[in-house]
Amino acid sequence: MYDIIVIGGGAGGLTVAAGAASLGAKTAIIEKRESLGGDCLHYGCVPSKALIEAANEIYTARNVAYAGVKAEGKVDLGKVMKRVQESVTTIEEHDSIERFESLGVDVYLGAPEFTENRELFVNGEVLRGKKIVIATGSTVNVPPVEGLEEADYWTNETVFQQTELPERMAFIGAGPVGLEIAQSFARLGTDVTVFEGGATILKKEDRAIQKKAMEILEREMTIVTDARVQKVSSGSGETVVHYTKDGKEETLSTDRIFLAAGRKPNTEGLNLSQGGIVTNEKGFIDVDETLRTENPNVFAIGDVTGEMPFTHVAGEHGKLVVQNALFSLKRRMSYEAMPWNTYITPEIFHIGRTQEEAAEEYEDILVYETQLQDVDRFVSDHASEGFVKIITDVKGKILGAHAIGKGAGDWMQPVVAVMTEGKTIRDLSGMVYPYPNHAAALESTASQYWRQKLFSGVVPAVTKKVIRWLG
Ligand SMILES: Cc1cc2nc3c(=O)[nH]c(=O)nc-3n(C[C@H](O)[C@H](O)[C@H](O)COP(=O)(O)OP(=O)(O)OC[C@H]3O[C@@H](n4cnc5c(N)ncnc54)[C@H](O)[C@@H]3O)c2cc1C
Ligand SMILES: NC(=O)c1ccc[n+]([C@@H]2O[C@H](COP(=O)([O-])OP(=O)(O)OC[C@H]3O[C@@H](n4cnc5c(N)ncnc54)[C@H](O)[C@@H]3O)[C@@H](O)[C@H]2O)c1
Repeated sequence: MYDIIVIGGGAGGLTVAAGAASLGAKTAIIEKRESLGGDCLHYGCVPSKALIEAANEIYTARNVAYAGVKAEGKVDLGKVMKRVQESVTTIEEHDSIERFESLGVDVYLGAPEFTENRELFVNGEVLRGKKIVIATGSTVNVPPVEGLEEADYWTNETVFQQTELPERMAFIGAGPVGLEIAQSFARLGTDVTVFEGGATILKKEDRAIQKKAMEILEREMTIVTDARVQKVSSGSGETVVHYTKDGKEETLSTDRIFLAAGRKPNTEGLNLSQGGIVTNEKGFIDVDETLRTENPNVFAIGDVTGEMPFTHVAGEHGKLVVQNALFSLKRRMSYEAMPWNTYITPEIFHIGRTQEEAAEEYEDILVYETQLQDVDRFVSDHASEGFVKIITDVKGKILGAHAIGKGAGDWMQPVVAVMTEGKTIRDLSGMVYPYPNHAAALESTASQYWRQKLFSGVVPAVTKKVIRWLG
């Protein structure tokens, strides 16, 4: 009998396995692929960020003509993807089967099914666990679009092995997956069109961020919103996308479709009902705040729960579940200070509520903003497009913070620290920012709170009197 069995060796599952084994628990992990690491390592975060960096290098090289330097030529996609795979291979060592076995974890390669509450059947063997954790992640959602199956489309699972750069590409979906990869291909030299069924791109972002991102991205590609792709027809070497826009049917010819229409949970074959586990209407596993499923001995973490599908969230889920599962605790997951970044160029940072969500939830909110064109370092970089927005309640508690700008995913990190510590916007302005760093955009935004307090109301009236009296 294992103390804990983990199903799925990705970001969440590996956190649980490593944590449990290091605490001395008898631990097993079951992974259906031939290697550990999950989607983030093999088909998600790592290769996509490597592709973005390569595409940005090429784009930058092509845009330095002002200095008399010219870069020309057609991109060799095979060589770009080789570089992408090098990043994966280097990071993969950290997630190797050997490393996990050396930590004391029993690794099984196979796809298990529940046979009872705390019992799994895998590769002809029965495994029993006092606690079981489902961390099987998610996969690309294939929407019911006529003709899609025959269209030989690419997804995040196939794109990083490609060698031929398409002249034209059509992306279905303008979420983070679609836009990060679409911009990369646009920067490699492909003529890109993105179709989004909803009214805006990046549906979870603050409205002003969506608007700015749209304005920037449209310079490099065509984005058609309110455009639901209904049908795809293939033949004579090209693919035709049929979509509806303003009630009218339109078509676009392309060389390759990239599908980024959301995610669906990996639950197939697990026989969840046999384990007493319940899913919601979209098929994601229902969990309570302690990440327990309907069966209190079975936990679910990461993408398979449908809660904020990010690697760091799966990791935080994993850390919580090690405690709750091994020590029968009831610690709750909090998403209050959970950030995420979208790695388009320039990057987007998001934490907490959007302005629209804050306004709905609170009677009075305060909004502080800085345009990057007012921050010296962005001006000297010639990268001054973007802004920072911090939303607080009347006492300065940060309800949400958002930024779009060069490197925003890194220099906005102090906001995460402040929110995690339960501090306020005052604490953001109370630290020293070495001149001229990019984070000065935050200092400038946070200091508006003080300026508002100091230069309006009773404070200036009192200080005026004190200065006169002293003088
Ligand atoms: C293109 C792309 C880019 C992304 N970029 C980012 C990013 O920059 N930052 C970020 O935070 N997030 C990013 N994400 C999201 C991130 O990849 C996921 O949130 C993260 O991988 C979820 O971790 P997980 O452990 O839940 O699932 P996974 O990491 O996918 O792991 C699940 C594992 O379970 C295995 N499995 C599935 N079914 C079974 C079964 N029946 N039996 C046994 N094993 C099974 C799978 O093979 C896999 O190894 C990106 C996603 C995509 C698609
Ligand atoms: N930087 C990051 O952290 C990062 C990067 C990539 C992905 N991710 C994670 O992966 C998750 C999934 O991202 P995603 O982009 O696949 O999903 P998403 O749900 O964010 O976006 C999919 C989009 O496809 C559109 N769509 C669906 N069917 C359509 C159709 N027939 N025609 C036109 N549009 C259609 C939807 O309206 C939606 O806006 C994200 O929520 C994010 O958590 C994170």
